Amino acid sequence: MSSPVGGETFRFQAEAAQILDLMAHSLYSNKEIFLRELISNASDAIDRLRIERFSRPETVADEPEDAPGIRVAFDKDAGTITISDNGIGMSRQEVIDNIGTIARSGTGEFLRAMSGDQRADTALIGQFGVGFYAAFIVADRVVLTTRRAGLGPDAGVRWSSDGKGEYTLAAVERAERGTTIVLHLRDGEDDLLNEHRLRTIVQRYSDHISLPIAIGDDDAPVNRASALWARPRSELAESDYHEYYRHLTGDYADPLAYLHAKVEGRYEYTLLLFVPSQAPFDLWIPQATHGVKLHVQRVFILEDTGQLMPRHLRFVRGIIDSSDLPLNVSREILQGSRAVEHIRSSAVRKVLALLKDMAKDDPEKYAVFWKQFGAVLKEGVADDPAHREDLAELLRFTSTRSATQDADVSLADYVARMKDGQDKIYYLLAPNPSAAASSPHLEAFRAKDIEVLLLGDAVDNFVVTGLPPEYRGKRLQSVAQGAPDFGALEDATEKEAAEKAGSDYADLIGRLKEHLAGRAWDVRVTSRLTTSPACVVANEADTDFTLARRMRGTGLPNQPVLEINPRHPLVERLNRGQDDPRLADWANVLFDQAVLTAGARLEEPGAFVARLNDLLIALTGETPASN
Ligand SMILES: Nc1ncnc2c1ncn2[C@@H]1O[C@H](COP(=O)(O)OP(=O)(O)OP(=O)(O)O)[C@@H](O)[C@H]1O
Repeated sequence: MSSPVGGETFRFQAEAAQILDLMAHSLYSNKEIFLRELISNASDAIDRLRIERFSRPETVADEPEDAPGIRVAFDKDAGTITISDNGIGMSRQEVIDNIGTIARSGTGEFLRAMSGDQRADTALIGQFGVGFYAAFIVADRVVLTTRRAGLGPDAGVRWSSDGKGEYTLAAVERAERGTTIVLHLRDGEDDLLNEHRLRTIVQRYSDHISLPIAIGDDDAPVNRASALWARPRSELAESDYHEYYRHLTGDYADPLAYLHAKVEGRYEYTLLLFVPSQAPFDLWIPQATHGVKLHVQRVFILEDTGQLMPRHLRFVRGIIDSSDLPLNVSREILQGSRAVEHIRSSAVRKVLALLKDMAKDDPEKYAVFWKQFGAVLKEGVADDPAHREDLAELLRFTSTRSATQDADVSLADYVARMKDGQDKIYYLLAPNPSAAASSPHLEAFRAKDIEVLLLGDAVDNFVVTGLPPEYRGKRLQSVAQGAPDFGALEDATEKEAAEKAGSDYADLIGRLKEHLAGRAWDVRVTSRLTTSPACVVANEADTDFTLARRMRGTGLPNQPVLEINPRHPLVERLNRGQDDPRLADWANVLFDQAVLTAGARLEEPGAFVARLNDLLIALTGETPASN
């Protein structure tokens, strides 16, 4: 088949050597997984060839259109097992990059998980996708021969290694494209050289591979070779779905939930969608592909980049298989396709329904989901107005009633425990959860035992602006914007006191306004505060405080209003001594303090500190140092 034409020796990267060492020792008790890994690579290689035939047909035009397949052969006398595929193969450089290097993201995690106590945990080990290196669990020498589709027969490459730190590469002739891997089994592994044994292993680990896998000289596939999602649900157990999910994603944990639906009617398609239990590392990388693979009549076509699942559901993994699209469908065609539009909206509805059921039936599981993916789902409130009502039901917040920082309050929970006479849903946008919890804006709400939702996530601005203005007939109201309005929750005596304070403080307010001209848009007495002397809020017509900061990058809204607490001793004292020559300093210090307690930034922190120190020195009776 091939003949070596010289060779060159390379050293493995350090991490690769570590992995190899692990393969040979720790993974031994689960040795059968070597075949799963190699078959999975073969299947990926065949998929990639198929994609290339559509996407860059000119490069592979000369390749024969033979039926795709994977073969596992064995030779008792030589003590070898051979796995071959007629997939895309590799060029010399690809062999160096893919087989000689382990730079994949999962490697570090793998090594960490495999150290310490877990070293012996074979169940865990079996769940990792350890890839090509699994060959060294059972082999002490591995020879891989490959030729990239589209390159000539003289572009064959032979890689071989005993897994001890070095590998050699040689150029070889290879007429057919694809990859052949020969495993020279270690002593004592003869039990694997047995058709029945290999068949059992393939059926156990690779039944879901949708390509035929033959063993020995027999061409009949030993696996079912049918796509899992094409089988009836009644035939499938939860464990089948879980196993398939792990195969599909490389995740080592089970999914949180899945849905499998065959839809018939105007359009025919199958959905097999999973919600993972952990966020993938690339969840926040904007250009990362989404986790849904489009198939047409069970043939893998392409990875979704947003046509099938909207961005706010980008955590969903799985398969969409359509019977209506052409096999040579491209991304451009997808964009204008009615079938795709239909499938997308049905998939979105079904995923939201799945989440809704999870929230209802298994709140603990939903809490896990929310922790991992809540921030992503929130993006949908602004991005997908058509589903904002459904999304509103799925949102979770922390509130002034939360015992922990876990977001576990739904809008429905909030409304259900609103106080008699309360007609608004109060929320506070804050730069982060702890700034929210200590915000002076909450004082009166706390005193009156009115719950306030605390929105400390960067994406929360869009939630607030994207939600319908009312939820179940209750308006959403920021507690840091406009004059506080407690509606029926303010009793007559409080109202009277507020009016009296307004007139008692009218003069002081006039003076403060003068001193704060250009800084505060207005100054007024408030019933919002119980312990703080002052706070800043946004004027009713302006944008919310935190929202403004996030949008404009400034510390304050355009129309900041200083509210003062008439019951605070400092404010009372200023009211009594309005002729104090230091009133301007007091006014500015009050304002700056209010800015700080809101978690905002002072434009001139130096001026604040100087004023404060002058006031402190005046209190001690000393004279300020001149500068
Ligand atoms: N049979 C094959 N044909 C073509 N390329 C292959 C084949 N086997 C491996 N490769 C290449 O080598 C790379 C590394 O393979 P390896 O199995 O170590 O990791 P992986 O398949 O990327 O990830 P994992 O198996 O952990 O999910 C593959 O991504 C692929 O590019």
